[in-house]
Amino acid sequence: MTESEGETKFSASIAAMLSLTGKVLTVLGPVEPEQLGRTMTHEHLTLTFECCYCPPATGEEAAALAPIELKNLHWLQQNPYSHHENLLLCQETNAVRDELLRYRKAGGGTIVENTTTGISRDLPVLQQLAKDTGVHIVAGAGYYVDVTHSDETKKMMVEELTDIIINEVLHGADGTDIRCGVIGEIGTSWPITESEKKVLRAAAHAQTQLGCPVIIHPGRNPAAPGEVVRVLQEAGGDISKTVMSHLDRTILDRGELLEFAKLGSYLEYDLFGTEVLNYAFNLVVDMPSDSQRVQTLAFLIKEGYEDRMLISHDIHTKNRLTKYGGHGYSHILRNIVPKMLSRGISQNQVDKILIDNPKNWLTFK
Ligand SMILES: CC(=O)NCCS(=O)(=O)O
Repeated sequence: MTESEGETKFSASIAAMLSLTGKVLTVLGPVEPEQLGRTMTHEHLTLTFECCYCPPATGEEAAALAPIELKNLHWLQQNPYSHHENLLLCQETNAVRDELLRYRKAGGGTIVENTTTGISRDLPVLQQLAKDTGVHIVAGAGYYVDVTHSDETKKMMVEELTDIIINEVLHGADGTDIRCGVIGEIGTSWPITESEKKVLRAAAHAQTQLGCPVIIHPGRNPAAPGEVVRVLQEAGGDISKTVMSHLDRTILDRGELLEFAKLGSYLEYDLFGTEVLNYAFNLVVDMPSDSQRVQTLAFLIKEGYEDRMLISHDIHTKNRLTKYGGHGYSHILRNIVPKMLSRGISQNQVDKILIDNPKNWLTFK
């Protein structure tokens, strides 16, 4: 790049940054925060999740190869990561389009699509889905967990990673001009790897410059969310504008949950619809049911955290689509909201969790 090209790009970046203040950045461009409506803050509309394939238990090999059909659905729901085809949500664009139309009908307005580099983000598909359905879609910048980092990514300095993330937000990602409106989900394992720490620091530095929302996938250990916050804080990240995802499978003890909540991030319960006996990625965990998730939401509200809570389904396998007998992207709006109301959570509190908190998080400073 010549000096004058460099100066032009710098001026374009400053202009792009200024134009985002007070706005939410969707795959179709910036929108006013009031336009978002009810928002699922952690979903995937197209991804490949083969990085997390778990071989089936001995004796179950045939089920793992069987086609996805009615008689196999219960096995699939209990073993979603042991079936290669089930991990290819990227093959279901037509079904996802139908789902998004149903989501709108159910009162949904926006979806934050958390697919980052490593699990096959597909921005042109997201943009087309937004055009076809009228649902606002916010795409994610940055990198998923270490096992998906390329050798090139692992060799990068924090500054290079920061530049890439900033570019994905200000100018577009994956060789397109389609821009990402959040950083994340940034993937971390437990313990957090060196490469993941660099990405976390880069996310914090990018957030400092952009004033944008960040969302984290923590490792599967109760200490993981707190450790991520520590790394982000040391790098200057804004924890009040950061979401900690997957708390349903990560911090099950209420005392530990309150300790974590004091650190000030958004608290996300995003596995609504997932009811499994054995959680393949950490067999020590008893995955809560949806009823237990609602109980935890009521507990956090009682403890004063209604301004910090977010909910979603994190759909990332085929079996969770209605096409395959799953709950789909409208489960929270159709089923969980009535349950919340029946358990003493007020309509005003539901609206905070589904409308106000996502809007505040997603608005650029
Ligand atoms: C796509 C993704 O990372 N989903 C999270 C699955 S987990 O079981 O909660 O880790």
